[in-house]
Formats: sequence, C-alpha cells, structure tokens
Amino acid sequence: MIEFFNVTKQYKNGTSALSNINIQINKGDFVFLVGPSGAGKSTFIKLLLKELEPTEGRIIIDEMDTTNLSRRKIPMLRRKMGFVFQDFRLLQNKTVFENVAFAMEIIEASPKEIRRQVPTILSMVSLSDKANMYPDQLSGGEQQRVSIARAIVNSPSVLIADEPTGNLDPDTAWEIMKLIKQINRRGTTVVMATHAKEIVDMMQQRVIALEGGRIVRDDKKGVYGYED
Ligand SMILES: Nc1ncnc2c1ncn2[C@@H]1O[C@H](COP(=O)(O)OP(=O)(O)OP(=O)(O)O)[C@@H](O)[C@H]1O
Repeated sequence: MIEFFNVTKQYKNGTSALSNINIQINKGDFVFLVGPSGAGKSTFIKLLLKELEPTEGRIIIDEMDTTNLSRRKIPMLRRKMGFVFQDFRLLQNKTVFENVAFAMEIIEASPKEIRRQVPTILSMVSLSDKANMYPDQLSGGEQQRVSIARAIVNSPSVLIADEPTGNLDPDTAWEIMKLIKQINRRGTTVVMATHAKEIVDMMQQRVIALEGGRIVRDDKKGVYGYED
C-alpha cells in the first residue's frame, strides 16, 4: 500500500534529511513515526504528500508510483490521502459544515452528495450540533475533529497525521486518538508522526523510529523509546 524503496532526501543546502529508507506499510496498518527533533519525520510526511520530491528512490502509494507522476495525476494521488496537522489549518471564514464541504467541492462532488455526506461525517466526529459554528467558536479538540472530518470525508485509503495532538491537553488528545483509532478500525491506514510518548506507549501499535534520517527501529507493538 505504501512502499519506500531506497528513498533519500537531501535538501538544497546539502542537509541529508533521509538516507536510504526502505519501508512497507500495509493496508489497514496503524503506524507511529517517532524520533528526536530533526530525525526526518516531517520530511517523510512531506514526501508522502508529494510536497517534496525524493533525491533518490521511489515511493509507491496504492500501486501508484508517485516518483514521476505527471502534474495531471497529482490530484488523483492526493485523493487517496487525508491530512491532519497540529495546527488544524481550518478556513476561519467558513463554518464547520463549509470547511468539510470544501474538501468535497475540490474534488467536484455534486451538491447532492455534499448535502448527504457532510452530515454523516460530522455525526461520526460528534459535531452535528456545531455544523454552523465558525472555527474560532470551537475548542481545540473540536477544531481538530473538524479537521479529521475534512480529512476523511472523501474516504481516503490513508490518513496522515503530523503531531495531531500537539496543541491539545491530555484528555482531549486521548479523545482525538480514539477517533483516529476508530477510523483505522474501519480500514483506513494511519501514519502518525508524534512526540506524544504516553500515547505511543499505551496504544501498542507499530512504531517506526527515525534517527538522523535512518530507520533505527520498526516494531510491531512498539514503544516511544525516547525521553523528551
Ligand atoms: N527546507 C529545509 N532545508 C534544509 N534543511 C531542512 C529543511 N527542512 C528540514 N531540514 C533539515 O532536515 C532534517 C530533518 O528535518 P525534519 O523536519 O524532517 O525533522 P523532524 O523529525 O520532523 O523534526 P521535528 O520533530 O522537530 O519536527 C533536519 O536536520 C532539518 O534541519
């Protein structure tokens, strides 16, 4: 489902952020990506999102080689993936409903599909009663639930999360993790970069650890393994 073959990423200034990464993530996996600051986690995620191109190697997503993808095919690749970030990245001038609907408008879903699908997803993230609110009227946890709703509304095969609990208090962080796990149980692959030691240790999922741009651990039921 996601495969990295000998992937290396060197930035223009010569910094080697990832060196010769080989990894396979299967459909339905739940993977934590951990490692100290500067280990290469964000670079890994940016390569998945195709925000960056690898210097060497190939990245395959759902049998699609993303390396030499024509510009025309990038939207098709992005549709396979939903993204969640630490800082939510919601559109402040749109309501909860409109933020989620916007993700469907981008892929040219019909108004009828949008009217049907958005309430279903808002109910799944327990935000039906906040559909007409604006992001600044919501708590941090609620805003993150909107961003998760937006990420999954087009039924992606992979949910990619970069430090999704970083701005949340511990109880709210756990709520978000339960939601992400629930999405995973429904068959969506999850790749989550995080510094949240407690969450990684409790959840007992696959842990891939990066250090200095290399994979130093890949455990089926792993632990965080660092003192931050
Ligand atoms: N645009 C860039 N240009 C040059 N070097 C960069 C760039 N972005 C990141 N780096 C370097 O690449 C290495 C990996 O950075 P990356 O952001 O992937 O680490 P990270 O594991 O996500 O760290 P953090 O946990 O702090 O977010 C670091 O040495 C970093 O300084």
